[in-house]
Amino acid sequence: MTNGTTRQPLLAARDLAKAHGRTEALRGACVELRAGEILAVTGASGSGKSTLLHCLAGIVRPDAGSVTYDGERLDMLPEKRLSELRRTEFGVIFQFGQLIPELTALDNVALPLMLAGTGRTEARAHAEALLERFGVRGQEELRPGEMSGGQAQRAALARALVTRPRVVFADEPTGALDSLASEQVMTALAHTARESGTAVLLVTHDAHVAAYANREVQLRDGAVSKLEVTA
Ligand SMILES: Nc1ncnc2c1ncn2[C@@H]1O[C@H](COP(=O)(O)OP(=O)(O)OP(=O)(O)O)[C@@H](O)[C@H]1O
Repeated sequence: MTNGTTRQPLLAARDLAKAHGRTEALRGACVELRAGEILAVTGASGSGKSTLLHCLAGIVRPDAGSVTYDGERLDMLPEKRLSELRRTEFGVIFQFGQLIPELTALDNVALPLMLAGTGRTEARAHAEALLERFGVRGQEELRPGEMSGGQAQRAALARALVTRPRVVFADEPTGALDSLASEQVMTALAHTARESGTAVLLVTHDAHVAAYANREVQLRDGAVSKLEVTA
């Protein structure tokens, strides 16, 4: 099924509940994400932001409630279809980029394309163009440990975007960066969302980062407490 209109949410969570042992991380959280928008999820530490992101990205299954992606009940999909979706339609970026330390920046970015069946030469050419666009020029052959935090995170962003996902899940993507590097990562992410219609779910506790979003929802004790338009 396709989602040709931006009126219908591309991704929607309804009444999500999720417990980790005795801790109720989500208690009735509802959220909607539309194509092309950046939605910031903010809230105090422990309010359930990462758990919400994990449920929406199909990384963990909620205990109750529903997650609908492009008309499909994501929370009810078999694991095989879920992992295919995560590989082809979703991109993820976390606080520490999770680049593979043994691979160069270029090979890290090319890898998702190669896993999706693109030939090595073509994948590397595509990866190189994206790295250049994100200002990681001349660093392509460095390994993550040889790069600055900001460069490595921009490479991680390139890796998350190289397959042209419809949704990017970004969990504190600038949490380990100084303000200049944060700005560079967020500018690249916002530019891509605008240009390619990629929807971005952005978990952050940083108001400067949340300001890049079109909308913001604030979580409190596992549910949405505040919804506001920021742009
Ligand atoms: N794997 C887990 N096992 C046990 N408890 C967990 C687990 N993951 C999260 N929690 C707990 O669930 C609650 C919500 O955690 P979550 O990470 O979703 O919140 P958060 O808003 O993202 O927090 P932070 O801003 O500190 O990252 C917290 O009380 C946390 O300690």
